[in-house]
Amino acid sequence: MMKHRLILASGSPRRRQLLEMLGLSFDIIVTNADESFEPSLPPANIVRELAHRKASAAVRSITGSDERFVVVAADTVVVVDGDILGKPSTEDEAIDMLTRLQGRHHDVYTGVAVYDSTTDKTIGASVQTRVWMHPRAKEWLTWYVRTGEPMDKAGSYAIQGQGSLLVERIEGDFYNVVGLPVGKLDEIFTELGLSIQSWMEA
Ligand SMILES: Cc1cn([C@H]2C[C@H](O)[C@@H](COP(=O)(O)OP(=O)(O)OP(=O)(O)O)O2)c(=O)[nH]c1=O
Repeated sequence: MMKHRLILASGSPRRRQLLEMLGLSFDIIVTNADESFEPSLPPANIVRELAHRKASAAVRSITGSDERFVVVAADTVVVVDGDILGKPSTEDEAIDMLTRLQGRHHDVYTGVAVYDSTTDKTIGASVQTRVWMHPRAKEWLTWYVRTGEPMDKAGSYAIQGQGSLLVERIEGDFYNVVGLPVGKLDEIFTELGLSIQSWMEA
């Protein structure tokens, strides 16, 4: 199977770390895709569309080179009572989000898009994981927000960090909550006729 360049279209250190965890060799392109969306659409469609936009923006920035490449992009949101929570803009907003999320369950949706320049084809998917959180007092949430960890995370927590202290249980893919459902990614590669193993370092 022909090996081409693998590109992660993401500025998220978590997504980079997940591809590193798999032992893949890849490059990073950080794009400036429009991340606005129509909040009345189903969240699964929103994250798929945003992942698609990030992948397309990366593809546009590479086009012109005659080298073959594959682009991976993703987008993560938290959904509670039908409201979509992205990354908080301020510490107060982070505290408000966590106040809503504590003591109950919510859903995390990650959309992923994979583009292959050989076929000029993109396949997208979205994955949902349900997360149940312990109840926590305002003081605890304020402490957590002050750690700084929530500020660049959808829903204002990191399941893979000190935010793990909030988590009672999950149903679904843990890696989807961190920002990239790697099992689904492997399936998409297969659907595109690609083998993810071909990017694994020997
Ligand atoms: C819920 C949750 C989200 N997150 C992160 C994953 C994503 O990086 C971020 C959601 O923001 P995104 O807009 O999906 O991604 P990003 O802006 O960080 O990076 P890029 O668009 O360049 O790919 O929240 C965690 O790290 N842990 C968690 O538990």
